Amino acid sequence: MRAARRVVVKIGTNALTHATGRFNRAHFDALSEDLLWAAQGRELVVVSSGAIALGVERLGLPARPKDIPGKQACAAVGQSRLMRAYEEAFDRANRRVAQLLLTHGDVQDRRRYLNVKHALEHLLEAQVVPIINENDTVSVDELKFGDNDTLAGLVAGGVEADALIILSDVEGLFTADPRKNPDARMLPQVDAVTPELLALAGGSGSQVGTGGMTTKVRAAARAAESGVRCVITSGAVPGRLRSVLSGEPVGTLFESSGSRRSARTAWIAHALKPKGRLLVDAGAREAVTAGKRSLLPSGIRSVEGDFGRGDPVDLVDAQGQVFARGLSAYDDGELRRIAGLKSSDIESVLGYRYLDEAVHRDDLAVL
Ligand SMILES: Nc1ncnc2c1ncn2[C@@H]1O[C@H](COP(=O)(O)OP(=O)(O)O)[C@@H](O)[C@H]1O
Ligand SMILES: N[C@@H](CCC(=O)OP(=O)(O)O)C(=O)O
Repeated sequence: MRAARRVVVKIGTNALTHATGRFNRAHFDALSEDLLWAAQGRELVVVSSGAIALGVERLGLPARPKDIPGKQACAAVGQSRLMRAYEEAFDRANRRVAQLLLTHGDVQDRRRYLNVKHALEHLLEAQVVPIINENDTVSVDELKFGDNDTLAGLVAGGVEADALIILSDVEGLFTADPRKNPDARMLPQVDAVTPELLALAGGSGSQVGTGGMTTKVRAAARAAESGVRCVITSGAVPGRLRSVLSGEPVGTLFESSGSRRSARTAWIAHALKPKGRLLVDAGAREAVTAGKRSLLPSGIRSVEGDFGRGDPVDLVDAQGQVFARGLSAYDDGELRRIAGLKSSDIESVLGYRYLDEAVHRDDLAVL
């Protein structure tokens, strides 16, 4: 961690607010000091939550609204307050910040994804600290990341960061939710994210948080898979960020799992929401995973969903496990007609043939 030069820090609502949801100015000031320290000699990207909570407070509402327009309105009010706080804190140290508000649609489309990535690269080169949040005011269900842990994981993979640090109100990942179980122990390191580990991570125990530990562990796993080391620690305790970046053993560390995925493969694996599922036989699974080959129509048993050419689809094995994601070379109707057939039969069945493969190797990410 001491060697990390490009760092993404995700700040959860809980790290910015009192338990009541009110903005915690003292926490924020301490946290901004840590961020400014981290930004010296490093490229820093901040993914910050807090817009809805700050909007709730500014509008004098008794609680966080449950309905979407209510949340959208709070986010619109709170986001400018949030940015003002960052702007003022960084200004004092003569550092510049920039606001980026993203929706899932911005990363689902490869061209827009690259646009975002290029803008981020440019800002970092100009030594500006990008402060990113989901554009809650215009995001509705299918365009939503849903939580900033997921967004931060995608950003970290996208900018090929060295480290992702997730700051919450707990010291790390515990064996159970420490709010509910006083005997829970913190895990200092996670080498593999197994279903058992995911089962330890519960939802948000607070009134203001969104994803809880589940989304943090998933984001950490994705980041680790993309070659980014990740630490989950507390943003409520001053100095934790400095400790992590000084190489001290605080929080829960998720080791990166070896090689960095290519940027395109990481995008296919993590940035895309699948529009359909291809159920494949054991031979096809073997060819795609161990054989590192394309998926041919002959290995497809059935097709689910409504998707077009080039849309993301999940590859599912006979046990129902999703083991890969890729871009389909055919739409769902075409694939239904050629499923189980040899590639040499595609043309006689469809009357044309784009590719021999249903999902080409270059468009595949094994999960
Ligand atoms: N196994 C666990 N270890 C640690 N925290 C957990 C665990 N399971 C659930 N949690 C809850 O997750 C919360 C942090 O997530 P969340 O409320 O979404 O915060 P943030 O605003 O930082 O994203 C903790 O306050 C805790 O109550
Ligand atoms: N985008 C929302 C926060 C969403 C979110 O993931 O919140 P949190 O779990 O507190 O990180 C906001 O700014 O209020």
